[in-house]
Amino acid sequence: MTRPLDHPRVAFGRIGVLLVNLGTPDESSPAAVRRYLAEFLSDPRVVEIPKLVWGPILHGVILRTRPRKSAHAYQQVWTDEGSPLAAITSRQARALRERMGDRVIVDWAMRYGKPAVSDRFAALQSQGCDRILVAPLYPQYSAATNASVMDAICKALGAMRWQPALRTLPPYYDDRGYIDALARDIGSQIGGLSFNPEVLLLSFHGMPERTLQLGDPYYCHCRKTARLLGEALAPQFPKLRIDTTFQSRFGRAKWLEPATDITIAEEARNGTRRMVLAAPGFSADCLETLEELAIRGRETFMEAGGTDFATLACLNDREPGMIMLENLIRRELGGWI
Ligand SMILES: C=CC1=C(C)c2cc3[nH]c(cc4nc(cc5[nH]c(cc1n2)c(C)c5CCC(=O)O)C(CCC(=O)O)=C4C)c(C)c3C=C
Ligand SMILES: [Fe+2]
Ligand SMILES: [Fe+2]
Repeated sequence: MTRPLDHPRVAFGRIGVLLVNLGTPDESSPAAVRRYLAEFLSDPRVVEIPKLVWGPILHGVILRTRPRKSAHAYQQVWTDEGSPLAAITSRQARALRERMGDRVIVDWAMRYGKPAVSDRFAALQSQGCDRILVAPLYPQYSAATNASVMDAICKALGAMRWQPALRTLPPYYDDRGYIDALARDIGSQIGGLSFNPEVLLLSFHGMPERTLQLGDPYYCHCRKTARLLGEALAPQFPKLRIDTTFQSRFGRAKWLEPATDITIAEEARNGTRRMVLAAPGFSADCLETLEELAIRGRETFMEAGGTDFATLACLNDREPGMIMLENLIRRELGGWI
């Protein structure tokens, strides 16, 4: 009788969920910010300029000047747990783990910096996950964010013999659970303010306008989120004016408009005195919400004549956001659990 061949122990039969967000530096020093920016801005999904043209600009200009400026911004929002984006994403993963129980292994990763997508994806596989749901935490799809995450996953798959079955969380910009979570959370935060805002700006991260002509659905996703959210908030705040803007312009190309910073100044100059900002496209507070909106946005508004200003927190790991995330994840795991 021939004995079957043996092989090393291989774990299998588990289900994994990998939450992924953009990425952030390890430290707020100019050197660490430079490492992060070099990785981020070398991604052809993020800067769609031919490498021969972009390479000299990135290394000759951007990486010589921007790290110091950005490090200064990071230093203003840095916490005892490190970068807010990483700390909050880690807490979201922990909260989701508690909600999902033992049937799934929940982990988190950053597309740029650490923990790296390739490392955490491989770690799930080596713990026996032969079915993995990758969940980029971007409600609105863009090639710069969602497609870039999948590029990194595909690269990791390339190094695997026994590849796991793969699912990805679709963009959820118009999902009822997402809109309801935002409406409830924004509504209760506005209710807790010490002033009555005249206008609510919904600020989304910007993108080069050209990406819209190239077929990126990002702009339309943002507009639809804003419309649905406006409709959901209207019964509670019938007099509140709601406007949509795009922030964080980078480089010389034309970006999506209207720009958040310009709109903030114009509103104040045109007589608006009380303004509130929310950033529904960000799953977690980060440099873009805590520094660009909450600090610089306030300065812009006050200098232009405003009197009351607040930037609302993102959904982060609080109850409305976690209920939404658990429901999205459970739905996408249908048939697996
Ligand atoms: C070409 C430049 C950029 C594109 C395109 C872009 C798209 C994009 N970004 C986010 C989300 C985040 N971006 C964040 C920081 C950040 N973004 C850019 C540039 C582009 N983003 C830079 C250079 C930086 C770093 C900071 C700086 O130097 O200004 C962050 C915050 C990261 C953190 O550490 O807190 C997020 C989140 C989305 C959703 C998006 C496209 C839709
Ligand atoms: Fe960005
Ligand atoms: Fe459209």
